[in-house]
Amino acid sequence: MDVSHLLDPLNEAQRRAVTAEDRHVLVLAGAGSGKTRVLIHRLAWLIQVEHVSPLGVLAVTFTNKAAGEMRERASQLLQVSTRPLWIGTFHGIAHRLLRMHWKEAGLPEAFQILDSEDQQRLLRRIIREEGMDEAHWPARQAQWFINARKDEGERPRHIEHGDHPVTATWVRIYERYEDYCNRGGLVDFAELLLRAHELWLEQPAVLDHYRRRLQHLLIDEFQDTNAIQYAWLRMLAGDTGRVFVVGDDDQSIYGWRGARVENVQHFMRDFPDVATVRLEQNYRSTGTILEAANALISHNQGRMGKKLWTEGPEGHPVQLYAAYNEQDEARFVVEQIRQWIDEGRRADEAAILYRTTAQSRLFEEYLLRESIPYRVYGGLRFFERVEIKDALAYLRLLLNPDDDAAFERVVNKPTRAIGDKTVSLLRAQARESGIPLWQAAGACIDQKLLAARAANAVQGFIDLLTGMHERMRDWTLGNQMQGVIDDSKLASHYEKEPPERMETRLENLRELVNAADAFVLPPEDADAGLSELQSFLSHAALEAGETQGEQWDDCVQLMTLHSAKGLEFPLVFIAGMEDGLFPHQRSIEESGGRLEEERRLCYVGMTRAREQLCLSYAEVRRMHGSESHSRPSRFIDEMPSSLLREIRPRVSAERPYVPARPSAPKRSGGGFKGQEWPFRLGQAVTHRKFGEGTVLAFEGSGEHTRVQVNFDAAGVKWLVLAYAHLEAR
Ligand SMILES: Nc1ncnc2c1ncn2[C@@H]1O[C@H](COP(=O)(O)OP(=O)(O)OP(=O)(O)O)[C@@H](O)[C@H]1O
Ligand SMILES: [Mg+2]
Repeated sequence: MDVSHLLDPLNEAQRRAVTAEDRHVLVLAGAGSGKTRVLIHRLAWLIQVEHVSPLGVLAVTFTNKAAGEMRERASQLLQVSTRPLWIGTFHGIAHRLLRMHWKEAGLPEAFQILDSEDQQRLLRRIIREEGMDEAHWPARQAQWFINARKDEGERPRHIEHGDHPVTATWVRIYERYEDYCNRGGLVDFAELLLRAHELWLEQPAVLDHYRRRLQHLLIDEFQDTNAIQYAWLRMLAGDTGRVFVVGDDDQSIYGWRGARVENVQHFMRDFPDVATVRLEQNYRSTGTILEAANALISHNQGRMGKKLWTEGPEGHPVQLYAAYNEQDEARFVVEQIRQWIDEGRRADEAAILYRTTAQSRLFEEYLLRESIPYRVYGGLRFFERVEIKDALAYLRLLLNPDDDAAFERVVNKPTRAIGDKTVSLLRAQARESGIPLWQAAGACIDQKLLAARAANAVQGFIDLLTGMHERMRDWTLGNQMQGVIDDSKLASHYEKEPPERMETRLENLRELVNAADAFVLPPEDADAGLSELQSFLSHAALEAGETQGEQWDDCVQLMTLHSAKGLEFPLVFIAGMEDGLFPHQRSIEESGGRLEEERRLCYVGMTRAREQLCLSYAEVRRMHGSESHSRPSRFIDEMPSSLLREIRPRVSAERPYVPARPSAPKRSGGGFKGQEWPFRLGQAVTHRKFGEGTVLAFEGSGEHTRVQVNFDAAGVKWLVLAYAHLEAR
């Protein structure tokens, strides 16, 4: 049999990993050394050479996107259908298991996934019902507490609080929260994993079935598994399964979410006969980028120690841009991308990475202005938008009226005279009788607990949903979606909003109907016995569209550093390299290795770059409404300066003076509104003669202030501000 296509594209060490006969294999290697490639080739090797049935392999990736790519690569290598292969994220796989074994897992068949926002909402309600002060007991903290406990595999009864009043209180909230979820058939993200683990613990027959079937377990990004995932994996492997994991301790960036890099060491301890393979050749980045990244990460203590080298070219120095402010930074980055494209390169070869999602907005603005297509990963994702969640809540209620989170969301949306007071009454009833809100609503009406008007309104809501349910039962998913939007009058509800917002909301709702129309029940969901509607709702919650917006082919990629894991791009920008932003303020203040985790995050970001890496920071940044001065990130100092090339702002060598409130003459129209100085760097302006342009720099002060503007048609010009008669656009 010719296996050259499986082995030729690999180096010696990689081949050893792919063909290993040892029972378990750990590939511990740095960024860009081919771990993911090795994992995919191993998968193909097992099927083609060792004749393992595709049904017998489970591959775990970190994102749904990576899962899709892995499936595609595997089918290219294998030339056979990869449909029977289980490839997915831990959450995706747990979800699938629970759908197939809902009964054994103690769930109702129509259980729903509760996303993070709904979870918080539900917790807020519980905290209020307990009569606790939300200022002292924030729902976010409860959420954090509960999820962290679940990630450790702990139910309320497992938590020893030793009469510690704070912990005892959170445990009580956790208990109440569990009651609600159980009553309504709601499962949050952490619960998916915990239940899947409990399925193994409590249902030996089920476990046995999967142990026999899934003989080969392959896990990418192993350094970011948490305790419950590790325990789940260990049980599934049992005494006969074979486990192949790849990871890099230097890229462990989810410690804040419970990931445990120690799992790498535990793996060697807990699994017998582990062959460890180290890969040291990097195939991704230029010598310079690699050296800078290696230098940075060497500042961390207690690493497992790896050296990475490359045969590739040395490449360009790492660029470092000191921007005046965040506008200037965005302008610079987008300008560089413009140049890249003008040189004949593709837009999708460029990625802008940042620490916090809020940073994406400005880049989007400048990219829009330059008409460069882009795509944002993460951020406020399509399925997380208000209007989308509202419409989906109606669908969820059609599937399962006991879904309290959905009920709360839309019981008075659009407004139908069901006020807070009425809802409180329903809640009290629900709580007293231990029933979901939907049933409590019926009970309150029957027992005449509501005033006549309120009773009518609630009855109206019940009738609305019952009517929808009866009419739409056999409709296609697309029609159901449209029907729900029409019957609920959600669209007309949003029409009352300001025109701009209204347009986007209505467009999103149309997009949702399109998405429902185009939805095809994935074979694995069909196998698991899911209806189209169930499957659609689960996808909406689980994938929460890792991408946002249109599926453009060729567009600049915007994402947080966290979501860049595993990816690579020829041109990478890391923006906001400022102390306080990156490393994040919290990590500077807190102990416990948080700073090291930030450093690893920086290492992950840098090692995404293949040809060119560009770091930038702003001397002044406006965040959350106030301006702050910050010093460049300490991480920059940790890279050898010989590898960096500092780029000073192109337009003026000296530090520009930005007048806070100049004494320029008042002008009519546009002008200075109130006390606010309207012209900021990057500000779009119009000039009577030169037309439209963008402010690049200021110089001087008071009436001598000069401003540099890049006019679309007339090019770059210096103007005396007082006489320029610029209008803000
Ligand atoms: N033996 C090889 N020959 C040529 N190219 C290779 C080889 N091995 C890996 N590559 C290429 O190097 C790049 C990095 O590989 P891969 O993404 O598998 O690395 P990784 O170790 O998974 O990185 P990360 O730690 O960032 O996830 C990819 O473009 C891959 O195709
Ligand atoms: Mg990888």
